[in-house]
Amino acid sequence: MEKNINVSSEVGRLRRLIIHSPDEGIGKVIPTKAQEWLFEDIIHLDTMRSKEYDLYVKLLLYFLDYDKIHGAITDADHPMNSRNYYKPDKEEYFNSDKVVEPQYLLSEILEHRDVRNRLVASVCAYEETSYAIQDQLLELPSKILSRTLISGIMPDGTMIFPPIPNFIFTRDIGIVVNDYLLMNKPAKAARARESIITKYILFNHPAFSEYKDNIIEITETEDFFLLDAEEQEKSKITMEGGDIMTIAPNHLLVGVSERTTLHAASRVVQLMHEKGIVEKVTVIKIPAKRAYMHIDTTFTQVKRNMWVMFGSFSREGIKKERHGVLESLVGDSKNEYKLDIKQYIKGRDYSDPITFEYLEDLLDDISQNDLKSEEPTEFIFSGNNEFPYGRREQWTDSCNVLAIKEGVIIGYDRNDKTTESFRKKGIEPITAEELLRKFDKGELMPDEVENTLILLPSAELSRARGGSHCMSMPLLRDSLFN
Ligand SMILES: NC(=[NH2+])NCCC[C@H](N)C(=O)O
Repeated sequence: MEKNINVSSEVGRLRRLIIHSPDEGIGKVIPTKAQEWLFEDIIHLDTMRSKEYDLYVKLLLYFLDYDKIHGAITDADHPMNSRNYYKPDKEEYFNSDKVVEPQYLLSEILEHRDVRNRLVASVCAYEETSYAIQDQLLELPSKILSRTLISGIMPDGTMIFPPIPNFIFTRDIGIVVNDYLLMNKPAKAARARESIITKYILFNHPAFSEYKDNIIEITETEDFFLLDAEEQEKSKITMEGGDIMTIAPNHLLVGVSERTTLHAASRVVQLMHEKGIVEKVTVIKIPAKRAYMHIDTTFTQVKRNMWVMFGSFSREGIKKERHGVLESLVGDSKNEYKLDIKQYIKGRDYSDPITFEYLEDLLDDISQNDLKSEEPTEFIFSGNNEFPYGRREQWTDSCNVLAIKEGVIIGYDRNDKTTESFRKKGIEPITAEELLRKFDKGELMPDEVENTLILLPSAELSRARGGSHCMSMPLLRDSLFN
């Protein structure tokens, strides 16, 4: 039987994924709420959609669902058609089962009375909505209700609860590990409703029905409830998908970061082993800082033997920090860039994990041993490691790329120094507009694209503090070992 959920690497040919197009809630963010809602700024919604995100959707459709999009663009983008092709509540919506939109899946499950009642009650309880509003919501048509539950905005324009502007970062709501679905437990209140909605979709939509027993929810244990508030703060479990990478069929990476706690990581290690999902789990501790909230903001994979990473976390970067007398007096343990990397193998004593001194050592081991690369491992550094571009470009997601297949990746157009480094390693940049033009004209077929960095316009998108890796939750990738 054909599988519809399976991910066993970061770079195998992408076949299905979940993405969410920026909804009207994003256009309601105001400056005083931006930080709490995890945006660095307010954005211009029309630009973000029609000049940036829609291009991402078109690229994905071309690569994953060619017949849906080929020949459809002129109509889809005609100003008279109000972008309805991209809107899940409209007749003209592209409705692909390869490029999947949670708002659409949600509208489908809301057709069932029982699911509708339970979900509306859960959301209203969480958002402390009045009973009267709850009743009004229950009467809305499913497509409208779905839109409202996500955006927080009623059809008459009233805001009934806050938006969830980060829902575009579908990576964070959960991760597919082989044929299991690991649900997140968000660290930030601003992302809680995303998680409630996702849970209902995964447990109730027929697309996931065969995988119901494979959904893993991580919850607190009973001891936790009796801890005092301070202890609870220290030992709570939060985990977001940007910190989890299914890097090889038998190997999972787990970041410990601003968003994913040590307690969460240790539970993931145990669960993976108990359920026999993967044998190797590597935990990578990065500094708990806003600038690198998840590990996927500091490195992602380009192909079997190629990675893009934040230079400050590299061997060179760390050695540079060590040079002075002051640094030597302070010592490595105080060097915030010195990552702590521990690998746990099923059956091996947990008190004796394998350690890696530098991130490159781990990534090289993955390329050579897990993924059987026949070529040396290569690294591309954010901003070409030039001062101060490494940090500038990491902030605008130079290290956060989505691989369509080995060597073909989508990144942002604004990270010029990183782009230049890609070019030097044989990954040629092309703008999304230009590539789409070639696809539209039939000058190039998506499957013919090799060794390419596709540059997505990003003036607005990058203000939301996430890149294409964050904006994707892969459901199905081809295996790298066929
Ligand atoms: N996987 C990621 N790196 N996601 C980025 C999420 C960005 C989002 N604004 C947040 O702070 O939550």
